[in-house]
Amino acid sequence: MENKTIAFIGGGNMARSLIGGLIADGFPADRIRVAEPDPEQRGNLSATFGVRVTGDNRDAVADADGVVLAVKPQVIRDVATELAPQLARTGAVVISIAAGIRESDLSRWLGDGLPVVRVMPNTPSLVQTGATALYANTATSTEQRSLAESLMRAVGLTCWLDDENQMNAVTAVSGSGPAYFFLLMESMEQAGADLGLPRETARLLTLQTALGAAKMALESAEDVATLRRQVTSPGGTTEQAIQAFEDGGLRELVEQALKAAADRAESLGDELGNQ
Ligand SMILES: NC(=O)C1=CN([C@@H]2O[C@H](COP(=O)(O)OP(=O)(O)OC[C@H]3O[C@@H](n4cnc5c(N)ncnc54)[C@H](O)[C@@H]3O)[C@@H](O)[C@H]2O)C=CC1
Ligand SMILES: O=C(O)[C@@H]1CCC=N1
Repeated sequence: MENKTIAFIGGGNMARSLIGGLIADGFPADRIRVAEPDPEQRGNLSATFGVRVTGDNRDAVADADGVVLAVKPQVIRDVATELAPQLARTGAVVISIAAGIRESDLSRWLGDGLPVVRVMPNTPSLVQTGATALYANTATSTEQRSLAESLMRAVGLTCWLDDENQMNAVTAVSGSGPAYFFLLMESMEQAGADLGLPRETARLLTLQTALGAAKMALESAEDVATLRRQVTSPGGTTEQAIQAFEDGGLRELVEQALKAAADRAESLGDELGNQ
Protein backbone atom coordinates (compact mmCIF):
# COMPACT_ATOMS: atom_id res chain seq x y z
CA MET A 1 0.00 0.00 0.00
CA GLU A 2 3.09 2.15 -0.06
CA ASN A 3 2.34 5.64 -1.37
CA LYS A 4 -1.26 4.75 -2.22
CA THR A 5 -4.04 7.24 -1.59
CA ILE A 6 -7.49 6.05 -0.58
CA ALA A 7 -10.76 7.97 -0.89
CA PHE A 8 -13.86 7.11 1.09
CA ILE A 9 -17.18 8.22 -0.38
CA GLY A 10 -19.42 8.48 2.68
CA GLY A 11 -17.96 8.95 6.14
CA GLY A 12 -20.54 7.09 8.23
CA ASN A 13 -20.29 4.17 10.66
CA MET A 14 -18.51 1.63 8.50
CA ALA A 15 -16.15 4.16 6.89
CA ARG A 16 -15.19 5.42 10.36
CA SER A 17 -14.42 1.88 11.50
CA LEU A 18 -12.19 1.28 8.46
CA ILE A 19 -10.46 4.66 8.70
CA GLY A 20 -9.83 4.29 12.44
CA GLY A 21 -8.46 0.77 11.96
CA LEU A 22 -6.21 1.81 9.05
CA ILE A 23 -4.74 4.71 10.99
CA ALA A 24 -4.19 2.51 14.06
CA ASP A 25 -2.32 0.13 11.73
CA GLY A 26 0.01 2.96 10.64
CA PHE A 27 -1.62 4.04 7.37
CA PRO A 28 -0.84 7.78 7.05
CA ALA A 29 -3.89 9.98 7.67
CA ASP A 30 -2.66 12.42 5.01
CA ARG A 31 -3.24 9.76 2.34
CA ILE A 32 -6.91 9.32 3.24
CA ARG A 33 -9.65 11.49 1.71
CA VAL A 34 -13.26 11.39 2.86
CA ALA A 35 -16.23 12.84 0.99
CA GLU A 36 -19.16 13.37 3.33
CA PRO A 37 -22.15 15.69 2.77
CA ASP A 38 -22.86 16.30 6.47
CA PRO A 39 -20.66 19.22 7.69
CA GLU A 40 -20.87 18.10 11.31
CA GLN A 41 -19.60 14.63 10.41
CA ARG A 42 -16.87 16.16 8.27
CA GLY A 43 -15.69 18.22 11.23
CA ASN A 44 -15.74 15.18 13.46
CA LEU A 45 -13.81 13.01 10.95
CA SER A 46 -11.17 15.65 10.48
CA ALA A 47 -10.80 16.26 14.24
CA THR A 48 -10.75 12.57 15.17
CA PHE A 49 -8.55 11.15 12.43
CA GLY A 50 -6.75 14.11 10.85
CA VAL A 51 -7.92 13.04 7.37
CA ARG A 52 -8.73 15.43 4.52
CA VAL A 53 -12.48 15.90 4.25
CA THR A 54 -14.61 17.41 1.54
CA GLY A 55 -18.27 17.78 0.64
CA ASP A 56 -17.47 17.06 -3.01
CA ASN A 57 -17.19 13.40 -4.07
CA ARG A 58 -15.25 14.28 -7.22
CA ASP A 59 -12.71 16.24 -5.24
CA ALA A 60 -12.08 13.25 -2.95
CA VAL A 61 -11.27 10.82 -5.79
CA ALA A 62 -9.04 13.17 -7.80
CA ASP A 63 -5.73 11.62 -6.69
CA ALA A 64 -7.00 8.32 -5.28
CA ASP A 65 -5.62 4.87 -6.19
CA GLY A 66 -8.53 3.17 -4.44
CA VAL A 67 -12.05 4.53 -3.95
CA VAL A 68 -14.18 2.95 -1.22
CA LEU A 69 -17.90 3.43 -1.84
CA ALA A 70 -19.16 3.57 1.76
CA VAL A 71 -22.63 4.99 1.21
CA LYS A 72 -25.96 3.25 1.82
CA PRO A 73 -27.05 0.83 -0.92
CA GLN A 74 -29.92 3.23 -1.75
CA VAL A 75 -27.55 6.00 -2.90
CA ILE A 76 -24.73 3.98 -4.44
CA ARG A 77 -26.12 4.19 -7.96
CA ASP A 78 -26.16 8.01 -7.88
CA VAL A 79 -22.64 8.10 -6.46
CA ALA A 80 -21.30 5.60 -9.01
CA THR A 81 -22.89 7.49 -11.90
CA GLU A 82 -21.58 10.79 -10.63
CA LEU A 83 -18.00 9.49 -10.37
CA ALA A 84 -18.00 7.29 -13.49
CA PRO A 85 -16.39 9.74 -15.96
CA GLN A 86 -13.62 10.65 -13.56
CA LEU A 87 -12.91 7.06 -12.51
CA ALA A 88 -12.66 6.03 -16.15
CA ARG A 89 -9.83 8.57 -16.47
CA THR A 90 -7.95 7.85 -13.23
CA GLY A 91 -8.19 4.03 -13.36
CA ALA A 92 -8.63 3.80 -9.58
CA VAL A 93 -9.95 0.51 -8.24
CA VAL A 94 -13.51 0.89 -6.94
CA ILE A 95 -14.13 -0.93 -3.67
CA SER A 96 -17.82 -1.24 -2.77
CA ILE A 97 -18.85 -2.18 0.75
CA ALA A 98 -22.59 -1.88 0.03
CA ALA A 99 -24.70 -4.83 1.15
CA GLY A 100 -26.44 -6.65 -1.68
CA ILE A 101 -25.30 -4.46 -4.57
CA ARG A 102 -23.94 -6.69 -7.34
CA GLU A 103 -20.74 -6.23 -9.28
CA SER A 104 -22.64 -6.36 -12.60
CA ASP A 105 -24.83 -3.41 -11.51
CA LEU A 106 -21.87 -1.43 -10.20
CA SER A 107 -20.00 -2.09 -13.45
CA ARG A 108 -23.00 -0.98 -15.50
CA TRP A 109 -23.32 2.28 -13.54
CA LEU A 110 -19.58 2.94 -13.61
CA GLY A 111 -19.18 1.99 -17.26
CA ASP A 112 -18.12 -1.55 -18.10
CA GLY A 113 -14.48 -2.50 -17.86
CA LEU A 114 -13.60 -0.65 -14.66
CA PRO A 115 -11.90 -2.56 -11.84
CA VAL A 116 -14.48 -3.27 -9.13
CA VAL A 117 -13.96 -5.15 -5.89
CA ARG A 118 -16.96 -5.94 -3.70
CA VAL A 119 -16.05 -6.33 -0.07
CA MET A 120 -18.10 -7.05 3.03
CA PRO A 121 -16.31 -5.76 6.13
CA ASN A 122 -17.61 -5.35 9.67
CA THR A 123 -17.33 -2.66 12.35
CA PRO A 124 -14.73 -4.41 14.57
CA SER A 125 -12.33 -3.23 11.84
CA LEU A 126 -12.07 -0.16 14.06
CA VAL A 127 -10.10 -2.23 16.56
CA GLN A 128 -8.29 -4.17 13.81
CA THR A 129 -10.32 -7.29 14.50
CA GLY A 130 -12.51 -7.03 11.42
CA ALA A 131 -13.58 -9.92 9.20
CA THR A 132 -13.86 -9.13 5.50
CA ALA A 133 -14.68 -11.12 2.39
CA LEU A 134 -13.64 -9.83 -1.05
CA TYR A 135 -14.72 -10.54 -4.61
CA ALA A 136 -13.04 -8.91 -7.62
CA ASN A 137 -14.29 -8.59 -11.20
CA THR A 138 -12.13 -9.64 -14.13
CA ALA A 139 -11.09 -6.05 -14.92
CA THR A 140 -9.23 -5.87 -11.60
CA SER A 141 -5.46 -6.26 -11.95
CA THR A 142 -3.34 -8.31 -9.55
CA GLU A 143 -1.95 -5.07 -8.12
CA GLN A 144 -5.46 -3.69 -7.56
CA ARG A 145 -6.61 -6.92 -5.91
CA SER A 146 -3.58 -6.68 -3.69
CA LEU A 147 -4.36 -3.04 -2.79
CA ALA A 148 -7.93 -3.96 -1.78
CA GLU A 149 -6.72 -6.96 0.19
CA SER A 150 -3.95 -4.99 1.96
CA LEU A 151 -6.43 -2.29 2.94
CA MET A 152 -8.76 -4.79 4.52
CA ARG A 153 -5.99 -6.95 6.00
CA ALA A 154 -4.74 -3.86 7.86
CA VAL A 155 -8.00 -3.97 9.83
CA GLY A 156 -8.43 -7.70 10.34
CA LEU A 157 -8.93 -11.07 8.68
CA THR A 158 -9.61 -11.31 4.93
CA CYS A 159 -10.84 -14.05 2.61
CA TRP A 160 -11.49 -14.05 -1.14
CA LEU A 161 -14.68 -15.45 -2.63
CA ASP A 162 -14.64 -17.13 -6.07
CA ASP A 163 -18.41 -17.00 -6.23
CA GLU A 164 -20.04 -13.60 -5.76
CA ASN A 165 -23.31 -15.31 -4.76
CA GLN A 166 -21.68 -16.20 -1.44
CA MET A 167 -21.48 -12.50 -0.52
CA ASN A 168 -25.04 -12.47 0.86
CA ALA A 169 -24.19 -15.32 3.24
CA VAL A 170 -21.06 -13.42 4.31
CA THR A 171 -23.21 -10.34 4.95
CA ALA A 172 -25.51 -12.43 7.15
CA VAL A 173 -22.65 -14.08 9.09
CA SER A 174 -19.92 -11.48 9.58
CA GLY A 175 -21.22 -8.20 8.09
CA SER A 176 -24.23 -8.09 10.39
CA GLY A 177 -22.72 -10.54 12.88
CA PRO A 178 -21.29 -8.04 15.40
CA ALA A 179 -24.86 -6.87 16.09
CA TYR A 180 -25.93 -10.41 17.06
CA PHE A 181 -23.12 -10.73 19.58
CA PHE A 182 -23.85 -7.23 20.91
CA LEU A 183 -27.48 -8.26 21.39
CA LEU A 184 -26.43 -11.37 23.31
CA MET A 185 -24.07 -9.24 25.41
CA GLU A 186 -26.86 -6.73 26.11
CA SER A 187 -29.11 -9.59 27.25
CA MET A 188 -26.42 -11.19 29.44
CA GLU A 189 -25.54 -7.86 31.04
CA GLN A 190 -29.21 -7.26 31.82
CA ALA A 191 -29.71 -10.80 33.16
CA GLY A 192 -26.61 -10.44 35.36
CA ALA A 193 -27.94 -7.17 36.75
CA ASP A 194 -31.36 -8.78 37.33
CA LEU A 195 -29.61 -11.54 39.28
CA GLY A 196 -28.22 -8.89 41.62
CA LEU A 197 -24.82 -7.89 40.19
CA PRO A 198 -23.84 -4.23 40.00
CA ARG A 199 -24.42 -3.13 36.37
CA GLU A 200 -20.72 -2.40 35.76
CA THR A 201 -19.68 -5.77 37.15
CA ALA A 202 -22.26 -7.52 34.95
CA ARG A 203 -20.97 -5.56 31.95
CA LEU A 204 -17.29 -6.32 32.50
CA LEU A 205 -17.85 -10.01 33.23
CA THR A 206 -20.01 -10.33 30.10
CA LEU A 207 -17.55 -8.59 27.77
CA GLN A 208 -14.47 -10.39 29.08
CA THR A 209 -16.30 -13.71 28.78
CA ALA A 210 -17.23 -12.93 25.15
CA LEU A 211 -13.62 -11.99 24.38
CA GLY A 212 -12.27 -15.08 26.17
CA ALA A 213 -14.67 -17.43 24.40
CA ALA A 214 -13.79 -16.04 20.94
CA LYS A 215 -10.04 -16.05 21.66
CA MET A 216 -10.18 -19.59 23.02
CA ALA A 217 -12.21 -20.83 20.06
CA LEU A 218 -9.72 -19.27 17.63
CA GLU A 219 -6.65 -20.62 19.41
CA SER A 220 -7.90 -24.05 20.42
CA ALA A 221 -7.48 -27.22 18.39
CA GLU A 222 -10.93 -28.29 19.60
CA ASP A 223 -14.14 -27.34 17.80
CA VAL A 224 -16.62 -25.02 19.52
CA ALA A 225 -19.05 -27.84 20.36
CA THR A 226 -16.26 -29.57 22.32
CA LEU A 227 -15.34 -26.32 24.07
CA ARG A 228 -19.01 -25.88 25.01
CA ARG A 229 -19.18 -29.41 26.42
CA GLN A 230 -16.04 -28.75 28.49
CA VAL A 231 -17.93 -25.96 30.32
CA THR A 232 -21.05 -28.06 30.74
CA SER A 233 -20.58 -30.29 33.80
CA PRO A 234 -23.14 -33.11 33.97
CA GLY A 235 -25.74 -32.15 36.55
CA GLY A 236 -24.22 -28.68 36.88
CA THR A 237 -25.25 -25.09 36.19
CA THR A 238 -24.35 -24.67 32.48
CA GLU A 239 -26.45 -27.69 31.59
CA GLN A 240 -29.53 -25.89 32.91
CA ALA A 241 -28.77 -22.76 30.88
CA ILE A 242 -28.01 -24.70 27.67
CA GLN A 243 -31.20 -26.70 28.11
CA ALA A 244 -33.17 -23.44 28.40
CA PHE A 245 -31.54 -22.16 25.19
CA GLU A 246 -32.27 -25.43 23.34
CA ASP A 247 -35.86 -25.56 24.63
CA GLY A 248 -36.33 -21.98 23.46
CA GLY A 249 -35.22 -22.95 19.94
CA LEU A 250 -32.00 -20.91 19.83
CA ARG A 251 -30.45 -22.89 16.95
CA GLU A 252 -33.56 -22.57 14.76
CA LEU A 253 -33.82 -18.90 15.67
CA VAL A 254 -30.21 -18.27 14.59
CA GLU A 255 -30.86 -20.07 11.29
CA GLN A 256 -33.98 -17.97 10.70
CA ALA A 257 -32.20 -14.74 11.62
CA LEU A 258 -29.25 -15.34 9.27
CA LYS A 259 -31.57 -16.42 6.48
CA ALA A 260 -33.58 -13.21 6.94
CA ALA A 261 -30.37 -11.14 6.68
CA ALA A 262 -29.14 -13.01 3.57
CA ASP A 263 -32.60 -12.72 1.95
CA ARG A 264 -32.56 -8.97 2.61
CA ALA A 265 -29.14 -8.67 0.93
CA GLU A 266 -30.58 -10.50 -2.08
CA SER A 267 -33.69 -8.31 -2.22
CA LEU A 268 -31.61 -5.12 -1.86
CA GLY A 269 -29.66 -6.31 -4.92
CA ASP A 270 -32.88 -6.99 -6.83
CA GLU A 271 -34.60 -3.74 -5.85
CA LEU A 272 -31.68 -1.39 -6.29
CA GLY A 273 -29.84 -3.17 -9.11
CA ASN A 274 -32.74 -3.08 -11.54
CA GLN A 275 -32.72 0.68 -11.84
N1 LIG B 1 -22.54 -0.52 9.40
C1 LIG B 1 -22.04 -1.73 9.19
O1 LIG B 1 -21.79 -2.50 10.15
C2 LIG B 1 -21.73 -2.20 7.80
C3 LIG B 1 -22.12 -1.47 6.71
N2 LIG B 1 -21.85 -1.92 5.43
C4 LIG B 1 -22.24 -1.12 4.28
O2 LIG B 1 -21.60 0.13 4.40
C5 LIG B 1 -22.38 1.14 3.76
C6 LIG B 1 -22.52 2.32 4.69
O3 LIG B 1 -23.19 1.90 5.85
P1 LIG B 1 -23.08 2.72 7.20
O4 LIG B 1 -21.71 3.24 7.37
O5 LIG B 1 -23.66 1.86 8.25
O6 LIG B 1 -24.08 3.93 6.88
P2 LIG B 1 -24.04 5.42 7.41
O7 LIG B 1 -25.38 5.99 7.14
O8 LIG B 1 -23.50 5.45 8.79
O9 LIG B 1 -22.97 6.13 6.44
C7 LIG B 1 -23.25 6.54 5.13
C8 LIG B 1 -22.69 7.94 4.96
O10 LIG B 1 -22.82 8.32 3.61
C9 LIG B 1 -23.11 9.71 3.59
N3 LIG B 1 -23.73 10.03 2.30
C10 LIG B 1 -25.05 10.05 1.97
N4 LIG B 1 -25.21 10.40 0.68
C11 LIG B 1 -23.97 10.58 0.17
C12 LIG B 1 -23.48 10.96 -1.11
N5 LIG B 1 -24.30 11.18 -2.14
N6 LIG B 1 -22.14 11.07 -1.27
C13 LIG B 1 -21.29 10.83 -0.24
N7 LIG B 1 -21.69 10.47 1.01
C14 LIG B 1 -23.02 10.35 1.20
C15 LIG B 1 -24.02 9.92 4.76
O11 LIG B 1 -24.06 11.29 5.18
C16 LIG B 1 -23.41 8.99 5.80
O12 LIG B 1 -22.48 9.65 6.63
C17 LIG B 1 -23.71 0.49 3.40
O13 LIG B 1 -23.76 0.28 2.02
C18 LIG B 1 -23.73 -0.81 4.17
O14 LIG B 1 -24.40 -1.83 3.48
C19 LIG B 1 -21.13 -3.06 5.21
C20 LIG B 1 -20.70 -3.80 6.27
C21 LIG B 1 -21.00 -3.48 7.64
O1 LIG C 1 -27.38 -3.70 8.21
C1 LIG C 1 -26.86 -3.52 7.11
O2 LIG C 1 -27.55 -3.46 6.08
C2 LIG C 1 -25.37 -3.36 7.01
C3 LIG C 1 -24.75 -4.43 6.14
C4 LIG C 1 -24.05 -5.37 7.07
C5 LIG C 1 -24.09 -4.67 8.35
N1 LIG C 1 -24.76 -3.56 8.28
